[in-house]
Order: sequence, then C-alpha cells, then structure tokens
Amino acid sequence: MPVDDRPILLIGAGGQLGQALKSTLGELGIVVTATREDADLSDLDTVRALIRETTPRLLVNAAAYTAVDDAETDAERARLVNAIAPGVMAEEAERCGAGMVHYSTDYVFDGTQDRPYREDDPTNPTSVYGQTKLEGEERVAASASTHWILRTSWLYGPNGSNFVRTMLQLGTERDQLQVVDDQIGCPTSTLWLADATRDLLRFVNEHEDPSATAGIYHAVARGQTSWYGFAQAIFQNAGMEVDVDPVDTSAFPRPAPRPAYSVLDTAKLRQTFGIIPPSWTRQLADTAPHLTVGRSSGS
Ligand SMILES: NC(=O)C1=CN([C@@H]2O[C@H](COP(=O)(O)OP(=O)(O)OC[C@H]3O[C@@H](n4cnc5c(N)ncnc54)[C@H](OP(=O)(O)O)[C@@H]3O)[C@@H](O)[C@H]2O)C=CC1
Ligand SMILES: Cc1cn([C@H]2C[C@H](O)[C@@H](COP(=O)(O)OP(=O)(O)O[C@H]3O[C@@H](C)C(=O)[C@@H](O)[C@H]3O)O2)c(=O)[nH]c1=O
Ligand SMILES: [Mg+2]
Repeated sequence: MPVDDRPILLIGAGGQLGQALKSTLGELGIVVTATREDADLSDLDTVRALIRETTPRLLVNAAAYTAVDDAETDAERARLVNAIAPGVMAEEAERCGAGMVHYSTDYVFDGTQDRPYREDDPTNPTSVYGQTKLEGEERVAASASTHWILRTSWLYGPNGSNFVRTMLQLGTERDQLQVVDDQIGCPTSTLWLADATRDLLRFVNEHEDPSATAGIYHAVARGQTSWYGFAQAIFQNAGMEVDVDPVDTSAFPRPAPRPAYSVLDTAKLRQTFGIIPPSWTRQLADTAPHLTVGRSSGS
C-alpha cells in the first residue's frame, strides 16, 4: 500500500486534547479514532489488535490516566494506562513502520529548579502520575524509533475536565474563591497544542528522514503564572466579577505533591520545527469564545 493511503490512528479521541486533535489531524489525512469504548487500554491485547487492524502511518496517543490525586492510591491502573499501554503502542507502531506522537507532563520534574526546564534536565517526579508518565516516555522512546514526545502542562480547552471550566463553574456558584499562588507553571490550550502537533507533523512530512527529529519536546505556552494568576485572568476574560484570594499550597492539602515550579523551556520546539508558542494570555483569549460558562466541567 502506498504510504499516504494509510490512516492516522488517534487513540484517546474522547479526552480534552483528543477532541481538539480530531479536527486538526483531519487536515493531514484520514483519521481513525479510538475512545475508551473502542479500546480499553488496560486490555493490552485489544490495543495490539486495534493497531494491527488499522496499520496506520502515524499513531497519536492522547489517552492517559490524568486524575493526579486518584493515581496515588490507584498506581497499578495509572501505570498500565500511562506507561505499559504506550509501550505496547510503540512496539506496534514500530512493527507497522508508523511514527508515534505521545504526550507527557511537566509533573516529571520535581519543581526545585529556578529556571525553565529543558528537555534534558534531570527528571524527578514527586507523584505516581508523574512517575508513570515518565516511565511511559521511556517505553515509547525505547520501542518506537520515530517518536515525538510532547511534554505539555496545565492543559485546558472547551471540552472535558480542566481548571478553566472548573473556575468558570465555581465562579457562578460562589462570590469568593481561594486559589493557590505558590505553584508556577504554563497554562496551555488544547486548541493550540493540537495545532502545534499538526504543524510538527507537516514539518516532518516535508523532510526526508522523519526519525531525524525523534525525541522529547517541551510544548507549552510562553510565559508563566500561578494558578491564582491564571484564575484571575480566567474571570477577567469572561467578564465575571469574582473575588479570588491567593493562598499557599498548604491551605489546599491533597494526596499528590505538585511541583512548585514547572515552567518548560520551548527553545527546542522552535529551533527544530519553527513552532513559536503564543503567550498563555493570548491562548486563553483565543479559547475564551469557545468556552461555555456554567456547563458541567467534570471533576
Ligand atoms: N490535563 C492536563 O493538565 C495535562 C495533560 N497532559 C497530558 O496530555 C495528554 C492529554 O491529556 P488530557 O486530554 O488533558 O486528558 P483527559 O483526561 O481529558 O483525556 C484522557 C483520555 O484518556 C482516556 N482513558 C483513560 N484511561 C483509559 C483506559 N483505561 N482506556 C481507554 N481510554 C482511557 C480517558 O477516557 P475517560 O474520559 O473515559 O476516562 C480520556 O478520554 C495526556 O498524555 C496527559 O498526561 C500533560 C500535561 C497537562
Ligand atoms: C478548584 C481549585 C483548585 N485549586 C488549586 C489546586 C491545584 O494546585 C490547582 C490546579 O488544580 P487541578 O486539579 O487542575 O491540578 P492538577 O490536576 O494537579 O493539574 C495537573 O494535571 C495533570 C494531568 C498535569 O499533567 C499537570 O500539568 C497539571 O495540569 O488549583 C485552588 O487553589 N482552588 C480551587 O478552588
Ligand atoms: Mg486535574
């Protein structure tokens, strides 16, 4: 079969990033999508069969166990979804000669650094979620010769469960909110990340040897803020008057420790593919028209 006739296989198409990818990847060719209903990732035989039957030219995995606190007491399932299953996907991608796009997280870092993290800075996850995502990176890189692992952070978009939708919902229910001000990161839009993924793949299609660019890339918005700063911007964009109080993480005890600082350096993404991330404030403003206030925001 000529290479271009083979489809793109998008796994995790029901998640917030998966839904954004569905439309942007469609600009590159036929996309076969799989949600949890089509393939439960804890059933590895089903995952293998799905990939063998589809024989994609490209596999994009947007599925993950993303409930950071739940993972602390559900480590086995988190590891299956975030590490073992992506490893199997990578093996099968390699078997059928497909490239693989996979996503990872700022939570692979411990947050003790005082400058933006580069791709080769030492990892040291403090949570089960972060540990399982790091193992997933390692397994994908070990088995798929043509892989692009995009580490992103603080993802939000029009669909699914995310901080922006949670804030907009809480803002309609309460006059006053407390939000942590001592965790610093890069809020990143699913709409931008889906576009960036498409642009990366376009770049790869136009160049000779796809595996030449294989590796880990940091893919986040430019700039940085705290969850408190992000919350303020969310309400400002929505034209909502909500009184937001900054608090320390210690005022919000949770099962999983989060990094205090997880800003990612995106120079490698720019230098390799020419992709220049807009600021987080720009991305938030671009997403705002797509957000529905007051609709269920999930957990
Ligand atoms: N959300 C964030 O803030 C960040 C996310 N990332 C990474 O980005 C990627 C996309 O995340 P995002 O879109 O936010 O995540 P979501 O939680 O929105 O989507 C993940 C998808 O994976 C599916 N899934 C989970 N477990 C299984 C399973 N056992 N079998 C089949 N499908 C399953 C979920 O299905 P269901 O809904 O039915 O559970 C869901 O559709 C992931 O790799 C994530 O680790 C990185 C940094 C930040
Ligand atoms: C609802 C709420 C949250 N918070 C705080 C708690 C937390 O530190 C922060 C964000 O809450 P979340 O539950 O969205 O945080 P969390 O689930 O840790 O978000 C992470 O998800 C995983 C999947 C990633 O990969 C990370 O990049 C990151 O986005 O906001 C408040 O301070 N006040 C509030 O009212
Ligand atoms: Mg969460």
